[in-house]
Amino acid sequence: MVTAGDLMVVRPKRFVLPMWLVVLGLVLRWAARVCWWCLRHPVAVGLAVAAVVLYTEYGWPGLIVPLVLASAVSALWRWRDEASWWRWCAGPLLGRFRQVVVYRRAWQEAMTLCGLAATYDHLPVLPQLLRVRSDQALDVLTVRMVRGQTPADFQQVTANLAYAFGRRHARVYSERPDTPPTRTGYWALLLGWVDRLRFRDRPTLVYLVLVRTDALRPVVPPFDIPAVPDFTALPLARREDLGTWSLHLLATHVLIGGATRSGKGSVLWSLVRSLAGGITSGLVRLWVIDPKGGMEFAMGRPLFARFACKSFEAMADLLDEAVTVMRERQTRLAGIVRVHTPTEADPLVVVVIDEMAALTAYLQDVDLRKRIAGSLGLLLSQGAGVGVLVVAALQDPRKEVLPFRDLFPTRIALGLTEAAQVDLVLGDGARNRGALADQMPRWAKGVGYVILDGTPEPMRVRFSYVSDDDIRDLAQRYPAPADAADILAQVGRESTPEPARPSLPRPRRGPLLPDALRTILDTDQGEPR
Ligand SMILES: Nc1ncnc2c1ncn2[C@@H]1O[C@H](COP(=O)(O)OP(=O)(O)OP(=O)(O)O)[C@@H](O)[C@H]1O
Repeated sequence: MVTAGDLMVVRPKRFVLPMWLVVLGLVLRWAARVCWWCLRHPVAVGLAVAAVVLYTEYGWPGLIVPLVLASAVSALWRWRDEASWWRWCAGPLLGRFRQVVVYRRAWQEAMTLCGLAATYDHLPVLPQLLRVRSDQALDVLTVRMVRGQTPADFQQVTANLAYAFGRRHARVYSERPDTPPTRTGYWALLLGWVDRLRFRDRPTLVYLVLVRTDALRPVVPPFDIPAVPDFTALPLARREDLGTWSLHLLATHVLIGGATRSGKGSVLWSLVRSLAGGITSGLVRLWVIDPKGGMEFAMGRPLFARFACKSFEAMADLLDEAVTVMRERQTRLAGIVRVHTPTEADPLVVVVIDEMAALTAYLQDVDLRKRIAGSLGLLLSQGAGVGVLVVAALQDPRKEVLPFRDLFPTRIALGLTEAAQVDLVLGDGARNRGALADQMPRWAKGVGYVILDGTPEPMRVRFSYVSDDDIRDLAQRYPAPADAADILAQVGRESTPEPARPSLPRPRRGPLLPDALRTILDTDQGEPR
């Protein structure tokens, strides 16, 4: 039995610090923190020191005069060159201000409630907000992820993050959302090295873009018509950062998915408008199929080299002829170039189809439907390289409606009716990465998501609105040449003959024969063969 005398209480010896040492330690700790903060914020410290010096030397005028001067210079700068003012002055200042006042204050709560905080060794670990950069419309937050997180973790809660910071739209990028500038001139080499450092791959970071002011709310007026269209950059839409989104049309097919009345017409007409200069010069020919009886395109008839809107037979013929042009070019260009370059003699042929499902799914004549499907399949799989392109609009992107959806390399999603349709148009995972095309508000006609080359994250844009008057004006100023429809006359032109190939020496096969025996065999009764 254990008695009270058997128990022994062992207490560790307590080490009591003198009070002056505790106070000294705290003071030193705070002093170190202040010094560290000053080192990290040299601009703020410099300004504060300058303000104190000016105030002690000159009193209030010493503060007010520099402030007024700085404001005047800033206003002048903004008036002369607003872009550079935002880039070098207002953007960094506003970003810094919003970092401290908006994002840092809500950071811990937002990260925890959006499920991005982790626990390690019984301690909470949060993603780290490194920097905020603002421009007229966006805040770009550079965030260091917690070890073990990936950008996909942020992309899954994109909408939650937007609303956590009181915004409607956000986008998460795994790489810097801006592209490195093109440097020219004396300092180009040096600046190129700096850019390389700035834009180096940093897998520990993720970029959260929050839309502060929705630049896509106002209707976008039509863009200027380039005299010679640049097929690699046709200006069609406004981006969230107020930049212009341009379509790379060369060697690609474009699919536009959007519910009824979502603004597919504005995408197609913005494209036609950007090509108008080339239509008149003969650099590009538009072959248009409008199965809605011409409701969308009949107004622009003079712009089109070929137009079919009433008979499905005529639409099938048009597609067959496009295949014939493609075949002729393949024969002519094989072995010479890999990608066709449009010229006036050999123009780019763009087959524009409004409501493609009318040809592939809803057409009741089975034979005609099969014929159309065959031609479309050929054009989509082989036409891009030889400059016979398809641009098609569609309301319902399901596989049953459009079997060759995957043959369109470039896709645009306008407002859609179901969440699943977003991935059908833009590709798997696009909705998770922020393409909320099924949640378009009613005002967002012509607003859509596009996927840029080389980046998996979708971008939100608004296409320019081309009114009926603009279309009439376009048709009057940029009609297709009179002989535009006769491109098939070229088909008869002689194709390049097969290049002569020198015959290669045949390798010896079979058992090796002695030279003397081979000479006998190679001669016929003593005469060489
Ligand atoms: N970019 C735009 N900006 C502002 N309004 C637009 C834009 N595009 C279209 N709209 C408006 O939205 C409405 C529907 O446009 P549109 O007819 O182009 O849609 P749609 O998707 O082609 O429709 P449908 O499927 O019936 O052909 C029109 O009233 C038009 O004025």
